[in-house]
Amino acid sequence: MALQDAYLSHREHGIQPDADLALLEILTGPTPPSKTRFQRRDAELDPLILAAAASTGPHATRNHYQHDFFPAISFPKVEGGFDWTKWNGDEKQGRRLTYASRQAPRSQRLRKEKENLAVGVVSPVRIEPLRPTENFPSSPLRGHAPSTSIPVSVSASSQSPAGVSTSVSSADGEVEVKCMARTRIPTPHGTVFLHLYHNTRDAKEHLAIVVDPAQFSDAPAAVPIRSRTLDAVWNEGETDMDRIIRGAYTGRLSPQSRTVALPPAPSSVDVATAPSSSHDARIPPPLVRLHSECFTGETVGSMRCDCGEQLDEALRQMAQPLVLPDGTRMPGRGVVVYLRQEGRGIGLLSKLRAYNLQDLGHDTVAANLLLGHGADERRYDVAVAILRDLGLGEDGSGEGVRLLTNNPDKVRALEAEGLRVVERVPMVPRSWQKKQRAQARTHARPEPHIVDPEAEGKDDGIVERKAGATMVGGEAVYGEDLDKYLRTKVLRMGHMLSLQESP
Ligand SMILES: Nc1nc2c(ncn2[C@@H]2O[C@H](COP(=O)(O)OP(=O)(O)OP(=O)(O)O)[C@@H](O)[C@H]2O)c(=O)[nH]1
Repeated sequence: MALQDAYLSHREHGIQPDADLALLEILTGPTPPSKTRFQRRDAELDPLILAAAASTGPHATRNHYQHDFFPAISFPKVEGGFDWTKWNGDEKQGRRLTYASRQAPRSQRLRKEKENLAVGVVSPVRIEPLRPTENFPSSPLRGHAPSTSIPVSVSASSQSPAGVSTSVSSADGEVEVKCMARTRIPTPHGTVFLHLYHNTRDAKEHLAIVVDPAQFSDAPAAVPIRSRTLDAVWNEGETDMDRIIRGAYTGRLSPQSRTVALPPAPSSVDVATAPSSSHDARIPPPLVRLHSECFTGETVGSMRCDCGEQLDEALRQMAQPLVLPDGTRMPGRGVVVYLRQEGRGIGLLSKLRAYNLQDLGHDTVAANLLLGHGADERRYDVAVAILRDLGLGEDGSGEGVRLLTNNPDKVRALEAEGLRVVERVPMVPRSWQKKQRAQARTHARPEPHIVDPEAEGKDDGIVERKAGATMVGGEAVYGEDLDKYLRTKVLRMGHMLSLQESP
């Protein structure tokens, strides 16, 4: 609506926003139209900036936030801008106006800033989005303390400057990961093992949440999902307590634990290429989710997105017991790789600004573009290295993964890195699942994509779950903002999900 109002108001002043907005749509739409026709436009303008300015006024874009591109009637004479006093009111003349910035030339502004500084006046701070490399110039593995850096028990091909690591090569070079700690976390979905990783790509602490409760029991089990870099011997003098503290033990710790049961050490072999134990073909490959950090959705409980719900739903699905063809039940298993790429990689600061643009009527894709970012700036090479480290690459047990996602980029990214995706499991929003269940009950049709044998026969498999104290363990999320966000993912980002009517 805001955009339409802007159209009308600018058309009144002889400006042609339609052409620019049509171009914006073409530039940001999912697929370019086969026949592109642009309306004639007189002014030389960046359409993204024009669209941003048309709907938001000044301060809309990263690089132009101090400009005002619309000559305002209420300011008849403006320094550096169009001289309205010379306009004779002729519409035609008005139509040919260029969009002048009211910002003074840079040389003048710098001079002014110097003068201000000299008299102690502080200039407004210019805020640029931070890039990870600028934030943390040195990588944690490269500059790591030598206590864990003596390479023992691994071959040269898998050595990193910090000692043991698992590596993945990509277009931007090799990325190496090393699991620094693993610990047991009881959750509303049962016990998980949280793994913290360092890597050579960035200074973020990416995580793996491993669901594999069979590691605690004598139940029939698949190959345990364990980190090779964590389990490797890090240095000759390392003690049992060193291993206990970082989590390189098997079984469960107790106040009496002073020695550890060691995992079968990947000693004297290359940790990056050693096959794990052989895999039982009856057991389905683990469910894997590549989850990107979302402070607003996971911590604040934002209902603009379904990220918190997705994290919870992923853990819930992974924790569901597996039923083998012969009827044997075994504990569920899976891995959530929790990547610290907030806001689809643009960072929290830009995401918060993007939300303001979204409140002005832009969708999640356009808002990113208007801020000078890509629609999605994430990458998954660290995730692949982590999955390999957990033995889920083709060099591990060879079972591959079942990937829980609707995002085709994630499937492509894993496959491009050589990780076998044997199945894509859709991540259906809970409110949509509920609706599908209700429809299925009405039409008595099976729902093949719902991976929840426990829920069968129950009135509703979602709301009956026990609630947790945190966002994990919460119930289905639904709201107007979320509905718009989900639709944009399907319509603009190619997500593989059938659109639903609002519940
Ligand atoms: N820039 C931006 N990022 C958002 C917005 N809403 C959520 N996010 C981020 O999107 C990411 C969540 O996406 P994911 O759940 O990993 O995955 P996806 O690409 O949506 O695909 P699925 O695997 O199908 O869920 C997190 O980093 C969120 O912070 C938004 O409106 N703008």
